[in-house]
Amino acid sequence: MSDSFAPDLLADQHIVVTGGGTGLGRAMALRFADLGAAVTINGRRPDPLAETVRDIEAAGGAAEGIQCNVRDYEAVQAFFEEAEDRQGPVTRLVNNAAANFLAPTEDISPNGFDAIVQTNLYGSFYCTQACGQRWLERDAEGVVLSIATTYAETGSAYVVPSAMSKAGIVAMTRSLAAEWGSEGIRLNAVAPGPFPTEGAWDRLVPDDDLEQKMRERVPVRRFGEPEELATLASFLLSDLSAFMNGEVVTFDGGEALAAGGQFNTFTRMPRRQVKALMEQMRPE
Ligand SMILES: CCCCCCCCCCC/C=C/C(=O)SCCNC(=O)CCNC(=O)[C@H](O)C(C)(C)COP(=O)(O)OP(=O)(O)OC[C@H]1O[C@@H](n2cnc3c(N)ncnc32)[C@H](O)[C@@H]1OP(=O)(O)O
Ligand SMILES: NC(=O)C1=CN([C@@H]2O[C@H](COP(=O)(O)OP(=O)(O)OC[C@H]3O[C@@H](n4cnc5c(N)ncnc54)[C@H](OP(=O)(O)O)[C@@H]3O)[C@@H](O)[C@H]2O)C=CC1
Repeated sequence: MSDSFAPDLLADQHIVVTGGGTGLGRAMALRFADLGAAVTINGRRPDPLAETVRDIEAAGGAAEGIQCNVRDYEAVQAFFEEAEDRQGPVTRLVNNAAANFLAPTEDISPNGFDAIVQTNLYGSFYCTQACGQRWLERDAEGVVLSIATTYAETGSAYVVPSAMSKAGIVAMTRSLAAEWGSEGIRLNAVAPGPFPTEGAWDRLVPDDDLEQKMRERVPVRRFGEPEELATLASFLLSDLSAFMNGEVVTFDGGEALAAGGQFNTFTRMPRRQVKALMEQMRPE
């Protein structure tokens, strides 16, 4: 994708992308490497990591993939040791790894709840703390970007553990923006709307009909493209956004806002029909 960033926008950065082997994490890792960063990605499965590293290297970038389950505190500690041994001090972190499934809340088992909350909330905390400890100790600046979701603000039916944990990530972002800002550490989040990745769609989109209805809910009438998110993330990790701290950037084609306005439903009718309806309501 062409954009107007300087080609060395992220040179001299070592960026960790959790869950960077697939979906949005992969798109971000590819773009960061293209903009000059050394990238380390993690995840539980080796194959997606190897494939993404191979693709980054084939494009001339620098990348390492290290297996890690972010639910496991000790594994996260070992991951950062290994990442820094391989590519030097980590300077940026993207908390992207996540777990989710659709389920009626009354049917979720303790293990199911843990699988989601430990991945999203605990995993993001473990990684953020590991980076913060290093940066504070070294008196180094740093940036954390966390991938939230629009329903972190509103809540959503049938994804309650995900909504709870993403809301916690937003709270962590805002809290640490205040606590660590004076030390040169910035934290922001992105709240994406729907982006058709295999990981999300396999678990969250029951059929084509619901997918089409979901598309119609988005004012711009399309889903996001992973490369668009990667562009925003590149800006947020770079010094171009140096004054931005504690923000949650909604990136959803207007979907969340449109869900809130009572009369937005008219936008799903032909405009001519809407105008006729409104015309007939005008006083004589
Ligand atoms: C209608 C159109 C909608 C359009 C969509 C728009 C998108 C909106 C925005 C969405 C915002 C957020 C999106 C995302 O986060 S997408 C990321 C999705 N990616 C992943 O989830 C990747 C990682 N996921 C996993 O690894 C697995 O899915 C899992 C979370 C299940 C964890 O796997 P693991 O192997 O660690 O664990 P188990 O398989 O052993 O399962 C653990 C317990 O969880 C229970 N479980 C699993 N699946 C379900 C289910 N579908 N319903 C209920 N319970 C489930 C499982 O039974 C285990 O519990 P028990 O041991 O008690 O049986
Ligand atoms: N796609 C969408 O519409 C939206 C996505 N998001 C967010 O975007 C991010 C990326 O999602 P997306 O790319 O769509 O989905 P993916 O399923 O492709 O990405 C999730 C990644 O996280 C990794 N992961 C899961 N559990 C763990 C774990 N315990 N330890 C380490 N890595 C783990 C997975 O790899 P592995 O299984 O190998 O561990 C996978 O690479 C997530 O934070 C998601 O909540 C937010 C809003 C909308």
